[in-house]
Amino acid sequence: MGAAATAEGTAPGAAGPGTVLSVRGLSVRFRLARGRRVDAVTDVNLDVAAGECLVLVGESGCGKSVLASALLGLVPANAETAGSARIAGLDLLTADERTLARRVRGRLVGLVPQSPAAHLTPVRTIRSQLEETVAELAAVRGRTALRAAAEAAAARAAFPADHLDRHPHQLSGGLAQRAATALALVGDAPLLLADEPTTGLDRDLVDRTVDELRRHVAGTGAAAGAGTETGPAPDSGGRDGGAGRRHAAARGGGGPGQGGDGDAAGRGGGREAAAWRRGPGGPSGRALLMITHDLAAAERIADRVAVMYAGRIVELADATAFFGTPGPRHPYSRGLLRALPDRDFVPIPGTPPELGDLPAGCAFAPRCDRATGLCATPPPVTGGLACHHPFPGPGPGPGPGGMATETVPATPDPEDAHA
Ligand SMILES: Nc1ncnc2c1ncn2[C@@H]1O[C@H](COP(=O)(O)OP(=O)(O)OP(=O)(O)O)[C@@H](O)[C@H]1O
Repeated sequence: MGAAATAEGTAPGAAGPGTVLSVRGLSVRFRLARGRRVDAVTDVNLDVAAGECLVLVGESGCGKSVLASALLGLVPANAETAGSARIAGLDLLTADERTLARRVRGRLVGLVPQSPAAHLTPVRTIRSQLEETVAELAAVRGRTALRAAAEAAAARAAFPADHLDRHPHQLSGGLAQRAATALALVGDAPLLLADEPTTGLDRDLVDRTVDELRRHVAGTGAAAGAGTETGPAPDSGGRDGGAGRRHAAARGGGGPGQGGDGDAAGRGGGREAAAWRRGPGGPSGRALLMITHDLAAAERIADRVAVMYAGRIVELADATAFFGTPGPRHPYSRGLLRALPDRDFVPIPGTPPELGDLPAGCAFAPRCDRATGLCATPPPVTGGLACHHPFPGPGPGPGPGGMATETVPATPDPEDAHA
């Protein structure tokens, strides 16, 4: 990773310079009737740096959305949280509702929602929703100024001005997504939190959506010509087999005069992050945490990948190493990639465990062909990897993805974290 990526293991500690979001020991547990509990998120540690896209992947029900809700202070009443999630000196987990409403949502964290059509108010035009948000978050006043600011906000997300007076139901899925992205960008929040932003979109639209998110983090702005829905985004490049498509858009290849170099950077594109982050628009200072179960979308956009299983981050790796060579190191991560249609198309055997009834040791062990008796004990976390029997790494060096190799013991029992 480039310098912007924050090396981190799982131990509590100070976040590095440039860190936008720093999560330490985050756990979320739901209390249910008759003393039952669901450990939805357990001991999550991650940092996201300015200019970085961290993608959180994992099967349905592993805790991804609960993690996102915790970062927005939107966990249900029966949830207990532990740990910290700091942004701009504020702990999102302990902030009161007034602070969350006034300082966090929209201003420090811009949410790109899972279902844009549902997120938008159905009975109001996109223009009126943008004007309201601009008035609220950017303190713009006056009819003419509001109109201009709303149009500028739409343009940032490549939402076409001639569709501003439409209602959400009159928009295609792609334009609804851009409208939602425009709203998320209004407050200039340092963190964009995208929770399954590509659910229900066809492949081409998935590619275009993640490319646009990438541009907003890279500071290269909206794609030129992306306001039309008539064809692929200028540099979406189609399906090129994977090796070069990640970061192609991020390097700013689509914008006028941006000198797009197609796939020249190839699989190593992530390591040239600093270059493409400094697009014509300059570094945005913004970070993206994207949650998805779509590994193809993750490959396209991620600088780093965090893999979640049964509420825990089991692997946190540089995306280039993860999707290329040497590949994922955790057997679960490897299984996720092998299950892709354009890879081996072999599903992981078995099903994930109930989060209300987790085993004492490695939660993946019952599905893992590398498991031994040792796996009945919780794996320690080393260099972002929680496994007793990981696949080999890139060889001598600082560990997977150049991350810190500090070893910390696994949390013995999440109960302790909630004391
Ligand atoms: N209010 C709640 N009470 C009890 N359990 C809950 C509550 N909300 C979520 N859960 C449980 O938390 C776990 C994690 O759910 P979450 O929605 O975060 O998964 P996910 O990884 O986002 O899945 P998906 O990709 O399907 O959205 C699930 O077992 C879910 O049933």
